[in-house]
Amino acid sequence: MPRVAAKICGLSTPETLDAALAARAAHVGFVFFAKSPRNVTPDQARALATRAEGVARRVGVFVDPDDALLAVAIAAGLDAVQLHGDETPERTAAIRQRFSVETWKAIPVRTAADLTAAGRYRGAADRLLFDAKTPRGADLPGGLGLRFDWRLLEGYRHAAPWALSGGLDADNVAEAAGITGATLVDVSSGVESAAGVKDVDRIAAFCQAVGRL
Ligand SMILES: O=C(O)c1ccccc1NCC(=O)[C@H](O)[C@H](O)COP(=O)(O)O
Repeated sequence: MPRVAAKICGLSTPETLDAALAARAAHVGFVFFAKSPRNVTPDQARALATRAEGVARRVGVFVDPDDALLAVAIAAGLDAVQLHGDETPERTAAIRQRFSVETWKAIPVRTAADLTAAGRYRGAADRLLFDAKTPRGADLPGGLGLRFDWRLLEGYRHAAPWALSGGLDADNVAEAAGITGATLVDVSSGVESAAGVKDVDRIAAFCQAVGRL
């Protein structure tokens, strides 16, 4: 069992999904958000999820989803949902209960004050994902390659299992995991050649770097 596991997020083609699976990514992410260059339809997700079944955990990424979207997406074959919008602890807990699905909540971080929000999700989410807060008015709440000050998580007492995200790549993931103590690291644009275009060599390099930790 590796000490640190990788999640490759925003996969949308069989070739790049296969690269993540071959590189032993523990989690693969599919984005269900129309404005994202990584958006997948439920049909695309079903094909990808089938390919990954039993090999990696399949995580659907959502922004303030309604129940109809969640139902269709989960039926396509997801092991977990990642909520990346303004979902409250109550809404997060309701999704977890209604769909009986492992539920992650993204916590946008810029300053230490942002970490206090994490405690509100104790018991509501199965996992928290600390990600860089995107600028007001940005098109996307994630997947922009932005990082936050990792030292904010140094010695931080976590309310739940968690993962680190935001601006990671093969060159900086060792430093990030070393400072924060993360045992699960999530990447999207750091393994792309252009926005939404995953690169099989960068996926392999990231997973190799994580495997060395
Ligand atoms: O990636 C997207 O397009 C996206 C769209 C809407 C909500 C969340 C999104 N991504 C969430 C992720 O889990 C990303 O992997 C995370 O924000 C890190 O992205 P990056 O800094 O590009 O590695």
